[in-house]
Amino acid sequence: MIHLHKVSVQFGNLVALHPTTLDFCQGQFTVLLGASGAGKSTLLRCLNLMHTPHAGEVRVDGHGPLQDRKTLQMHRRQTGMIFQQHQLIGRLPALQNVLMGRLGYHSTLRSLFPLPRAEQEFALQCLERVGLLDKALTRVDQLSGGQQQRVGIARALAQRPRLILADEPVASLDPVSADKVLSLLHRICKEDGISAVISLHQVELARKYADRIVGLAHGRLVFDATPDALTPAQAAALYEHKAAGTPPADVAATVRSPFPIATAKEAL
Ligand SMILES: Nc1ncnc2c1ncn2[C@@H]1O[C@H](COP(=O)(O)OP(=O)(O)OP(=O)(O)O)[C@@H](O)[C@H]1O
Repeated sequence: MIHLHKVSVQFGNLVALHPTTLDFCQGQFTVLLGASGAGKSTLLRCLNLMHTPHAGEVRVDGHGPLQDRKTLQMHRRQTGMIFQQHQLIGRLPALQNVLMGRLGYHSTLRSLFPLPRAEQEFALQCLERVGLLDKALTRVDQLSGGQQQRVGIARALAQRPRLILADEPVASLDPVSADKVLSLLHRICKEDGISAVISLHQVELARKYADRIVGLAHGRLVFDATPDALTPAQAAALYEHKAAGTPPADVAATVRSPFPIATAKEAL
């Protein structure tokens, strides 16, 4: 459903993402793994052009290349974002935060006024799906971290997304809450056929929930396969080489495009 073709990102002289070609298919739950600075957020943000690639093309089925403003707007409207720090408005109730997910469907002028009852009911349904209907009128700064992230998921769902991008969504949660939040996100994506691309640092959670793991090191794709193909040694190697330079050879050797639902190749 979304295709990166030789996409690269540079910040000044730093190449954060070397030319990368990757296809993400509808309904696939993909986890990005890699050490800090490996390029996970950069890759994630290319998928809705929050980072403008230095070179290459991002193409979305049904929209074509993300070139003009209108195409990008339509793609972003159907792309839910979930962030590590939730990015909610703390003084507003959960319901108001979830309604923010609907703003892309209304003109700026219309969104200055309360949204129609049907929109409010849909936002309540989204809260119900994440188990927080009873917290609809509670300020989000009075909710726990896990509950706040569930509001973040409900807000993403309110967009009726085809794609969810989540940047370390459980990094600030304890292990039990992290598992619960990721399990919820995984279940909803599978029920609704939503594609998800999620950056994580927890290899065990990636193994448990991912259909596909994409490993990055030093801005390069170094692993692309199903979780059962990731050996403990490969997983460890992804996190062993943090200093700038060439990617670790033992990990780089594992680049592959093994399964029909996804293709991946590093563009040389
Ligand atoms: N806006 C920016 N300006 C300059 N350099 C940046 C910017 N964003 C990222 N970088 C650099 O690009 C490289 C990749 O960063 P990125 O955030 O994609 O890594 P990451 O794998 O997501 O790391 P983490 O797990 O710590 O979030 C890093 O060296 C980072 O310092």
